Amino acid sequence: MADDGMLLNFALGDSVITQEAKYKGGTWRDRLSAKKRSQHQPQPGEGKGPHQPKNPNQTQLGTRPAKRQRTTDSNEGRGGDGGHRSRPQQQGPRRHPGQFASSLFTSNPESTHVEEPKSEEPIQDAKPTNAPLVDGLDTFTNLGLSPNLAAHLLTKLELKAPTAIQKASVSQLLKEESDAFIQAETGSGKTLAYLLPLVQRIMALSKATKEAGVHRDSGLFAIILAPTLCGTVIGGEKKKSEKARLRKGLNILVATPGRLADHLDNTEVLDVSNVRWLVLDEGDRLMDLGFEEELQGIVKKLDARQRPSRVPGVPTRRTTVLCSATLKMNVQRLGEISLKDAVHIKADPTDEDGETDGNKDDEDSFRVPAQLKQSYAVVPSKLRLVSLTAFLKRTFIRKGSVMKAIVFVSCADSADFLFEVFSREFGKRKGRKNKDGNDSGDEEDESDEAKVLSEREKMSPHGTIAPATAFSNSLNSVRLHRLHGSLPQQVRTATLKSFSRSDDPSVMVCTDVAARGLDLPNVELVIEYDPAFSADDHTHRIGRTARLGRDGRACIFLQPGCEENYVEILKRGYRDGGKALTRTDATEILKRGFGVSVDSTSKNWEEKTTDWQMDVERWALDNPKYLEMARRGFQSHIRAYATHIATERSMFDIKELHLGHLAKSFALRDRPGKINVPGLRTSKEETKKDFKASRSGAAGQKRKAGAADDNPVASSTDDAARRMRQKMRENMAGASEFNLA
Ligand SMILES: Nc1ncnc2c1ncn2[C@@H]1O[C@H](COP(=O)(O)OP(=O)(O)OP(=O)(O)O)[C@@H](O)[C@H]1O
Repeated sequence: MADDGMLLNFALGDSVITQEAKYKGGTWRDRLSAKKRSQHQPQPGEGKGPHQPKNPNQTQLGTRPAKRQRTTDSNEGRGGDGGHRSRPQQQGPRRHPGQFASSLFTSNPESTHVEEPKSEEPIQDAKPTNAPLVDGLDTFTNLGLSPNLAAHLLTKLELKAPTAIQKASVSQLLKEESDAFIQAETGSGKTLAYLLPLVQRIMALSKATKEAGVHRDSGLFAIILAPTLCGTVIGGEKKKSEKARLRKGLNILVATPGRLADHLDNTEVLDVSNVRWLVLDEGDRLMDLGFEEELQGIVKKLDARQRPSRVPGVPTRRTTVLCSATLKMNVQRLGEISLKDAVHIKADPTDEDGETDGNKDDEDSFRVPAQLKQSYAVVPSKLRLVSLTAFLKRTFIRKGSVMKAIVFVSCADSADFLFEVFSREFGKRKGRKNKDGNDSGDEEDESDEAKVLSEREKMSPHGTIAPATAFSNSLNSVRLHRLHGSLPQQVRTATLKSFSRSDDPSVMVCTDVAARGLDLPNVELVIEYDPAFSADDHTHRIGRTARLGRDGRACIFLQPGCEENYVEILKRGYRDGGKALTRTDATEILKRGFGVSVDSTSKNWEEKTTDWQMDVERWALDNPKYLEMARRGFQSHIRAYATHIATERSMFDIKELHLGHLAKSFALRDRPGKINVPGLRTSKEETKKDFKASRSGAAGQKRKAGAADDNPVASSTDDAARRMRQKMRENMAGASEFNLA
């Protein structure tokens, strides 16, 4: 899905990677004129108008004072200017000629945003906005559900009272037959909001047909279309077995649009003449995944094939229900395609807190459960990896503090890389001296490694679950999971099941494959290590916590500079403009995570952080497999970064990234220019290509201002985003990947 950056194969502009191209070949005149041309090209950050501050996150090597080169032999881990104590010799690094380790704590950009002064008054905890209504007045039977169904909800699912959206939706859909658009925040029970009235209606048909009742072969009455399937219906199986099940007959069908469209065209036994309810679940997602055409076709076919039913009590017209947590343009478009004279069903705010704030028609607001506590961490790119580690160390410092946390990243390669980093053994290296100063020897190390690997294999035959060594301690051992769309479907299902059912504290590092529609118990913390590709995706990601009235926390990592403007988007989700939104920074996180450790207090937080970073860097250098993973993670991260939606790209501007610093957060010491990932053009080749292009441009080719090819990064980005959606669709559409049953 969104992660699968490996598909997004567009070139990164050279301006992003190299500061000064070295021109080789051609005559000296060619070289000189190319150099002059490049000197006259605007530098990143130029031409933005006088009021726009240059992003400090971007450093121009050309203007930076020359640094003394530090080799790993003598000064590894030492800050360039007044940095840190060098490591004791016995833990010293292996020689890697030409490798330089830069300090973590120098040349980091500062935050550009002045923090608003917080009000003196203590901020009250907000009342949950997606909880079941516990006033005793609102029961399922009071809403008109049959005692039978209400008893079933109570005894089988332990559901005592409806949520606000269920109250609004059940009362509306039971009494009227108009189309409806159900809009409610994440974790508010939207599924039952449409399912309960639908089931009750179909059960009522059973009473109407006294002699025989409704059987599976009485007809198909309802179709629920969802982007992914959480139940066992169609879309995840082989088409042949689906056809066999369709032949046996069914009353409610849950399907992905792609597969239903296919069956409507090719499966004769699929009779849709009795369909009287059509539900479009997760409408925004259906449209994001590009199902518009299929949905349009499905609606037309259902209209054309509808016939009067022989079953008494079946309504004459079809009711269509569209469901979404957000109301963005594409949802409105889906409404135009599928709904006629629809009522807009929203939770009544007075149900939750007895108060309205006079702003309830603002469609863009109130998308985040009010009790969800959000924070943002301003972390420069060099400190990202250590800050995430420190954050998780602190989170799991005590048993019972947090049970489950999800870490979202932008691409599968980053998820794989972090999984390996967090499950590795700290301080263990091939052929290195151990902590007592004795030579551990290669053989011993290898047998240790084999033991660890076999333990991991026992824990997870698929290699997606491992002990989280980086943030476990003697009092609290944490399990680590990884999940992304490049894993086979059965591996995803098994991993998710393990995370969902684990009684141990657990962390899942994943891509947006887990951002929507998943109802995972006890997720108390969501970390957006890489911000989501769109604000809507962000809403869904953080919606994995604070569900059904429960507490939850979410923290997003933002880099100093333009990314800090994202805070405005975070604020927009709240009724009160985000008064409770809190800010933290890398120093605070590192102090808390590395400074106060249950294991040792002998080193200060900067030294401990540096030790940890150096250890990861050496581990990557010592192991070609992990080095390759780090490089791939780095490359895919950059590609993914370029695919933020167009309206938010000014906050996630690839040209503002400092790639050298970013490399550090992937444990890489190489300059990005040296990173060669198979299948990608090297920067040298790119330089040549760009040089040729600029020569031919100089030879008279004129480009129109504003034409798409004037901005190769932008046009390739759109292309990449399109391909990414296509990949997501391939991954999601035909898969019952989250079938936890
Ligand atoms: N009235 C209720 N009382 C208690 N639990 C409920 C109630 N209604 C639904 N649930 C449970 O809440 C969980 C979340 O429901 P659901 O997945 O429908 O939420 P949602 O609004 O669709 O969330 P999202 O938008 O994130 O997909 C489910 O486990 C469901 O069983």
